[in-house]
Amino acid sequence: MRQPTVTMEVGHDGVAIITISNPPVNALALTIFDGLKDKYGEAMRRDDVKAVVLTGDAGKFSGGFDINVFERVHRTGDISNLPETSISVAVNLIEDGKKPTVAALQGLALGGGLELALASHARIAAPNTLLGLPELTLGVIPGSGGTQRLPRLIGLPKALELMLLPYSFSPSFSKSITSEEGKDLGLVDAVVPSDELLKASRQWALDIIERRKPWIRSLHWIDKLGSLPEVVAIIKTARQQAKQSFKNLPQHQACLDVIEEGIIHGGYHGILKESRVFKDLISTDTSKGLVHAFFSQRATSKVPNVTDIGLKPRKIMKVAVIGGGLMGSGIATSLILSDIYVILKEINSEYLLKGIKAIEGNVRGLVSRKKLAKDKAEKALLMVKGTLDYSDFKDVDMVIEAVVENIPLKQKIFADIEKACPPHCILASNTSTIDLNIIGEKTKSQDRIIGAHFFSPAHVMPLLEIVRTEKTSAQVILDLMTVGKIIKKVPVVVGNCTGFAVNRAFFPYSQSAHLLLHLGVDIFRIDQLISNFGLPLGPFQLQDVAGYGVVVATTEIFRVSFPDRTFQSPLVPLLLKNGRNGKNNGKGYYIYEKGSKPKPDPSVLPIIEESRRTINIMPGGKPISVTDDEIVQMILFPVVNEACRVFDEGVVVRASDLDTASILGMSFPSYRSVAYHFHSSIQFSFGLVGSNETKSLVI
Ligand SMILES: C[C@H](O)CC(=O)SCCNC(=O)CCNC(=O)[C@H](O)C(C)(C)COP(=O)(O)OP(=O)(O)OC[C@H]1O[C@@H](n2cnc3c(N)ncnc32)[C@H](O)[C@@H]1OP(=O)(O)O
Repeated sequence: MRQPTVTMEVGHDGVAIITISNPPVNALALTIFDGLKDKYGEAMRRDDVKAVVLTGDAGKFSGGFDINVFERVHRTGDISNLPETSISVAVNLIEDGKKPTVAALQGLALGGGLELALASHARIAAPNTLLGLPELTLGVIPGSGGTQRLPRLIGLPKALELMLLPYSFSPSFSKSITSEEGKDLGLVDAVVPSDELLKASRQWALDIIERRKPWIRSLHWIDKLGSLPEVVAIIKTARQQAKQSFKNLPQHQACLDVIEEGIIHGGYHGILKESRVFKDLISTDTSKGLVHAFFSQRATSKVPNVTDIGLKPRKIMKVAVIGGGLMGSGIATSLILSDIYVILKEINSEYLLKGIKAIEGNVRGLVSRKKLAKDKAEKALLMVKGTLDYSDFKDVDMVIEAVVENIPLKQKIFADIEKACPPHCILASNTSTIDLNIIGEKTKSQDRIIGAHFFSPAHVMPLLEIVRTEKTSAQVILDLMTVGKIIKKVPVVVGNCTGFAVNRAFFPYSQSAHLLLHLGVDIFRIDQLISNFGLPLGPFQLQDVAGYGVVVATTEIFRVSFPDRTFQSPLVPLLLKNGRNGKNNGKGYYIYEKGSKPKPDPSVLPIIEESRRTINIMPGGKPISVTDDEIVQMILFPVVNEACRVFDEGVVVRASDLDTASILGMSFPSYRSVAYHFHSSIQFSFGLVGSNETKSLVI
């Protein structure tokens, strides 16, 4: 592995090109800061150097501060692992340096990388360079002056948007901006073709020396900040919004405090406060959880005996999707949005039309929510073709079956597609519970059979659970992982068992909720507490959304597989008997009205009472008394226990894969992923984070 280096090359024009090199994203490792100090020292001393151009190697400026250092701080608890660089590098070396620096940006300039550029006296960028300050997604705030310089360069409202709004660790979902947008905002001084980047940057640096261009120290700039009353009002509104949107997270309010400090007392004061707050935040459980989530997600792309044996992914150009229902149409939408040609198969023209309309609805919905350009939407819709038979399957590279969870039906489909498709074709099922060996039982193609388990809505949810059997070939797994990445999902490879990883681990989620309910705990209290904890839907609202028919069917599947730990709640069958089917038919635990939050439906309470009477498990016929914390623990610890079993049985390659799958598939709050402790003596993270602990504990 190449060591992080900083090099310097001085041209005849007197411009020193200082280059950061630390593949793959030029992260700012500690030695990079040492290298910068060294090279800047030399550049400032040398008489033949008039100005500096700061850039990154191999087409990237920098992905920011080295997050491995955060991880080290979390592991050791030793905050001295964090160097002070905000004053010593960004202010002293660059901004207050006696020779001007121009940042030459390309590829990406994120976090601490962008902050070095903000401290420079001008920024020249190649087209489509990704710019952003994603530190809050790691539980901290920008720590090298970003909270102070960004508002001064682009104004407070846009700076707040860039710093505070969610950023997912995929460039396609990020709240980052491109260099072109940066130019419009005043963050970037010029966008030039990549092959002219260094030339244009050197010229800009010389122009600063010759006073043809301004020598701007952005920390001292106030033109774009607005008046104090305006600033105070903007920050007040941002505080309220952040309180609602990020209720359990400390870093958003902290970031606003730091920005406010700098605007009221001056940028340098702001920087000093920024440094202190950054160090406080890094020690929080929130930061530990978010950093863990970052590395966990990246680890999923390394699957032993699949990604490390020299295989190359095959090209998947055309995919057949069988079933145009909710899942099938969502899957087809994901594929066509990434330029993969789709054949959608249904059993009659009415269903087919419905499926195609659902795809159109998905795509147009993205346009109206401004997530997709109109021309791209129209282009995508040309990529799907409907069919009622298998004649179009002769040249498909993959089939994804997405029909109802019915074993004989799936077996028949797999026997049919084995005949209709070419021999290289991957045969995938979107089943969420059924054993893939059973699905493929009637074929001779077990090596090509694989689970492609999407989460609903499939064109939105980021997780793709890839289920392999003992017979699935490594090539087929690799191909599906690659397709997953192409369609902007995070593929997590798991083993074959009832419910696979996510549904299996979360099957106790509703079980324990029903148990508590029958012990006399109020259902809306349970949902509210779980929502306060950070999951978007409490166990009962989740059942409303899934529909009670699905709940009954899946509970039965789990009962058969895990009879020793299934609670037979009579409630859902009773609700169905009363003509209720959740959100679907407008008769759930909640009342759903357009434009307002779901409201508890009092008409469900008599049915709950009847269910309680049926099984009569309240001790002494009286509701149990439990605290809020106990309720949260009694819902989630059984999930942790099941996650332990999943890990024990080798369903996941590593414990952290379960964390990623739960965060992306169930929207488990990532900031809790190392903060959820079990019992004072046994420290549990949600999916055994960072430990080899494999005990299963049953409450
Ligand atoms: C003081 C400062 O204010 C504090 C900071 O700067 S905190 C850091 C802020 N920066 C970030 O949050 C950026 C985090 N990185 C990313 O979002 C994405 O990795 C990226 C957009 C840079 C690249 O994405 P992509 O091309 O999909 O590659 P991706 O697989 O994510 O990353 C490639 C490798 O670089 C590593 N990496 C990326 N950014 C890193 C960083 N800042 N530090 C250390 N490693 C990093 C990843 O862990 C991965 O390593 P692996 O190959 O061993 O798994």
